[in-house]
Amino acid sequence: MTAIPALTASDLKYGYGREASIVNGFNLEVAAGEWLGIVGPNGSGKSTVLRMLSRLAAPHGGAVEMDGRDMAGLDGKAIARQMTMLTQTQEPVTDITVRELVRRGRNPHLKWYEECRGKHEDVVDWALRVTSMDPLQHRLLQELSGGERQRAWLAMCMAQTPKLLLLDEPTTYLDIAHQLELMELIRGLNRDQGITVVMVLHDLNQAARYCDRIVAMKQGAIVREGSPSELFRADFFRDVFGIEAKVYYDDGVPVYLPCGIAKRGSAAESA
Ligand SMILES: Nc1ncnc2c1ncn2[C@@H]1O[C@H](COP(=O)(O)OP(=O)(O)OP(=O)(O)O)[C@@H](O)[C@H]1O
Repeated sequence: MTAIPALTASDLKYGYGREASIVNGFNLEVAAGEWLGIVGPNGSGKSTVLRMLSRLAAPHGGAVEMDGRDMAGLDGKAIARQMTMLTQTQEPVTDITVRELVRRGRNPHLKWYEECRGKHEDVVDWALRVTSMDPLQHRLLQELSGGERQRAWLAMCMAQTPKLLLLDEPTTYLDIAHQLELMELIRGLNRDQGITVVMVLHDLNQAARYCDRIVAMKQGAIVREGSPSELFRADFFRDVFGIEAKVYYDDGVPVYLPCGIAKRGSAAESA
């Protein structure tokens, strides 16, 4: 029997205002336990797709299934018990403490009359600890740096104890040590707890190091797909990103070095 994918997107379509066709015919299957990276140039539709996968945006066409069930028919709390998404920019909540924010992650697991206590507080402690936010837990969000605030939101996502974690460029505001810490944390969750990860990333070397599979988007559709070593070839960088690049291997992991903008008339413009 074939395993049911954790997430399936079938023929997704989306547009904004007069731009009616930002995403047109997007298809994707994410296996349970997989770490999938979505890459692509600015404006290629990565965030729009991620918003549809998490039901933050309703597709204008097509469907998203979670564990084989159409997400359009599921209530928000049921989805939030299974899936969480860390977006690029968060809602402007500032006048609560980090701990209070992280407690919100338990809401999908609480009955309407229940308070966040006992085992739920244990999960809050765990989420603060694994994101290194415990020393800052009593600080107000407005007193944090951009990177610390990002980690506070990640701690809230962790407190949801999701099976599926969607992240939109989660390392953008983080210094390099915290970037690696976050990627290692997610690797631990992915490997030890089998959490499925879908992550939009601009850092292609990080994508190669951590993702099992990468899909590359251009103009609202997937144009390349494969393991990092299958994808990392000169023509991939030329066609998708319009750059010339050299690829090296470090411990079996491909690493690219950008060498310049691809010449006009090269494959970049025909892809
Ligand atoms: N709220 C909006 N209103 C109008 N157009 C939008 C809106 N949000 C995104 N777009 C447009 O939709 C297209 C896809 O945007 P999206 O944010 O999904 O791309 P992206 O691949 O995530 O980009 P980036 O790498 O820059 O974050 C872009 O052309 C963008 O200008």
